[in-house]
Amino acid sequence: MAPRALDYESLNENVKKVQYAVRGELYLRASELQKEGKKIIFTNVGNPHALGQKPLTFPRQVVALCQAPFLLDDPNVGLLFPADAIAKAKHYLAMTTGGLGAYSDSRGMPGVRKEVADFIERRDGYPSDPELIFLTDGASKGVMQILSTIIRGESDGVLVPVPQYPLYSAAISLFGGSLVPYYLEETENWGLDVNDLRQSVAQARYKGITVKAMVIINPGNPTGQCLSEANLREILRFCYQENLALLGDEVYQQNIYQDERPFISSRKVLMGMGPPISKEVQLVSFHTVSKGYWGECGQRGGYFEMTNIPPKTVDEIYKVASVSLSPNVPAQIFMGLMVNPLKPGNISYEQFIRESKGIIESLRRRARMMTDGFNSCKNVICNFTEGAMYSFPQIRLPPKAIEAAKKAGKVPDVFYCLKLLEATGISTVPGSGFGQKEGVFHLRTTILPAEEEMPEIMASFKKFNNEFMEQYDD
Ligand SMILES: Cc1ncc(COP(=O)(O)O)c(CN[C@@H]2CONC2=O)c1O
Repeated sequence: MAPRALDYESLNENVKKVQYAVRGELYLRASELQKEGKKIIFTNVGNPHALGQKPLTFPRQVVALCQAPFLLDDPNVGLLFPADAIAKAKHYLAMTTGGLGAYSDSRGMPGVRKEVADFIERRDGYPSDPELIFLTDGASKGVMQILSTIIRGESDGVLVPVPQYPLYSAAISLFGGSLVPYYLEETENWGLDVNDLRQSVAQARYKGITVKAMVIINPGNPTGQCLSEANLREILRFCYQENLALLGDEVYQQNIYQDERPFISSRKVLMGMGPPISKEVQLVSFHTVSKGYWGECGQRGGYFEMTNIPPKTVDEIYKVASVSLSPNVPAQIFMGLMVNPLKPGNISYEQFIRESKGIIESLRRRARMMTDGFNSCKNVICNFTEGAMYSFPQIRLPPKAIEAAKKAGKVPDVFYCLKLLEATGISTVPGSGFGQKEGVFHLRTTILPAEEEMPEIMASFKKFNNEFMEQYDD
């Protein structure tokens, strides 16, 4: 009998090419062990609330009222909800076309898109047009929509950093394009060299690939580096010279753990460069409510902002967005609250600042604890997590360990991470899931485990690693 539509052999080959290690072999094995009763510390995914982080109170109060507007008519509502939450709930309900159960415009509610534009203008000091801002179900959906718009076939290439967050490699595979790698330099604190970029583009073009766009992730995932203004100017000049669109993934812009390199948006740098570059380089910037001190991953709220994109292209993107009818409406309210936060004098302001500062300061301490913990271990070196929410230590595996991995049919860092998981319950993602230089191995963990548990986790890692190195050292 001929294979049926959804039999494996008759599936879209691009679907089969997709790899997404963040929820890959290690995660599946960890889930099995958890079912068998083993205590697992899921540090594989940047999912703060799953690791115990409490949601910010105010946004939840507002969205609760928006989800149950009948509460607003209850005479006792003021006993349970602060006046500014009640006011904000009415503010966002008025933006909807019939409450949270109604579809919104396919680009998102105009009122929230205006709040995003105002946020961008306050942050960067340059005007932003709400018509060029689309709200999406998490930044993931925005990234996929833009990549699917750019990629026509396998001769279209996208420059992606290595190590990279595998949403990019997965999406490029799914849409049948070509990933053109550019390597970040670990010894330069994961810096990038424009000469390497130029070389990568030249090699791709030599193979007949039309390199159309470049992805930057700033702050980096899994690498955690923050790009300086000078880096961004260099990258934008490079995109101008090589006629590349820039996709600026800035979902970790609130997650900054050092003072030397504060976050600066690609758009601010682009606007500051003046014409012709500021008028020519096409930029799409992405943001989300999943990260920062919000960590509202499950709400699925995000946006992308387009700069220097022709109106006809914007119309095409709108047309495709309309196929999915509406972005998640509750998440749009979370996005509005994130970009238009409480102000001094608001009743809930002090609590909001206390909660959000507390989260960021704790993440900063955990970033330092984790980096120092890894660097205290044998054959482990780790750059400091300047931003984002991951630690990406290099594990110098002895030849005998690499030999043992080969015998077990495993990639070396998968072998190491599986041993780590079995011994300690710490669930990580092997560096091979993000891409790395040949013969160099890493693992990625988040800096999200509770601060009070961090010393024990790092001690447990150190004990395992010492025993592992003892076993396999020459
Ligand atoms: C760089 C980057 N861009 C986009 C996203 C997607 O975010 P949304 O939730 O808005 O779709 C993530 C999520 N980070 C994944 C999820 O957790 N761990 C990770 O590496 C990310 O790390």
